[in-house]
Amino acid sequence: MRVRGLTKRYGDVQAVAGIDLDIHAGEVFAILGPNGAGKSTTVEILEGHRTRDAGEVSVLGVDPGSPTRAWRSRIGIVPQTAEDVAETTVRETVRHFARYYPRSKDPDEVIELVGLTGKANSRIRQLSGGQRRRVDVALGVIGAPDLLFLDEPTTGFDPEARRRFWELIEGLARDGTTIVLTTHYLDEAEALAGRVAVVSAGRIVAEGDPASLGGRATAKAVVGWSEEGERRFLETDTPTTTVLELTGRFDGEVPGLTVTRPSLEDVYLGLIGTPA
Ligand SMILES: Nc1ncnc2c1ncn2[C@@H]1O[C@H](COP(=O)(O)OP(=O)(O)OP(=O)(O)O)[C@@H](O)[C@H]1O
Repeated sequence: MRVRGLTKRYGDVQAVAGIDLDIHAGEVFAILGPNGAGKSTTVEILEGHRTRDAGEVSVLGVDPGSPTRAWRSRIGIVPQTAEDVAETTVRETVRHFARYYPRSKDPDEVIELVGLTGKANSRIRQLSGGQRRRVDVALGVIGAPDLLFLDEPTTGFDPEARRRFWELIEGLARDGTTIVLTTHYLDEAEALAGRVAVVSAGRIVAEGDPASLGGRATAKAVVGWSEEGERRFLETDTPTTTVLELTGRFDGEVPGLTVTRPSLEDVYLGLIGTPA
């Protein structure tokens, strides 16, 4: 996927102000950013669901401004708000959607993948919010897409469902599906994405792998330990040396030893200009 100089304005609001992106086949790529940053607008343009004002966009070799049926069948979408077919059951709904795709997955396997086997015969109307969201995910993957867009997929999930969802995404990525994810959960981006882009006011303000984004990997470390009944902390460029010194001083295990660097959240809040 290649994007150059993408812009989109709604009246007075410049929602996307010149975005360049390269997302490679088989990669899990996360787009982070505060509310209103332009993430959904960008993703909807890539999905062929929204027109752009300017810029070049190529997704699976096709301009999403002129989508073809064959191209659509290679793309899976989990939108931010999905219209659920409330009166049908989970199994009926997933089976129904499977018919739209030339090489769909087995509906019962997909229901199992999203952890809804026990609810397969329940009407979607009767499901909880998090369970409905899992139906949305099932409908996004039923067509065995080459490229999957997930817009805040785990909103409303309990922690266990999120972990299950992460495993599902990791499995799809292992099978070669390219995944573009927007999320407000930084731990989710860190767990899943090989690369992330931080969008603020319609522009990309940082891009890279989550472990080194914004100089994280080379930032000073904080070594913490317990001594004389209190916590001590030392900020240092050479934490290994500090730990070795402490090991000598304590003659073995250092009580309560911790070594930390800025979290992805610290770096993210710095990038979007919110005081941490
Ligand atoms: N259909 C629309 N008409 C007018 N303005 C819009 C429309 N869609 C989005 N906007 C505006 O464009 C800007 C970017 O919105 P967008 O939905 O792309 O942000 P986002 O990063 O996805 O936010 P969130 O995290 O809240 O989903 C916002 O200021 C929003 O109010």
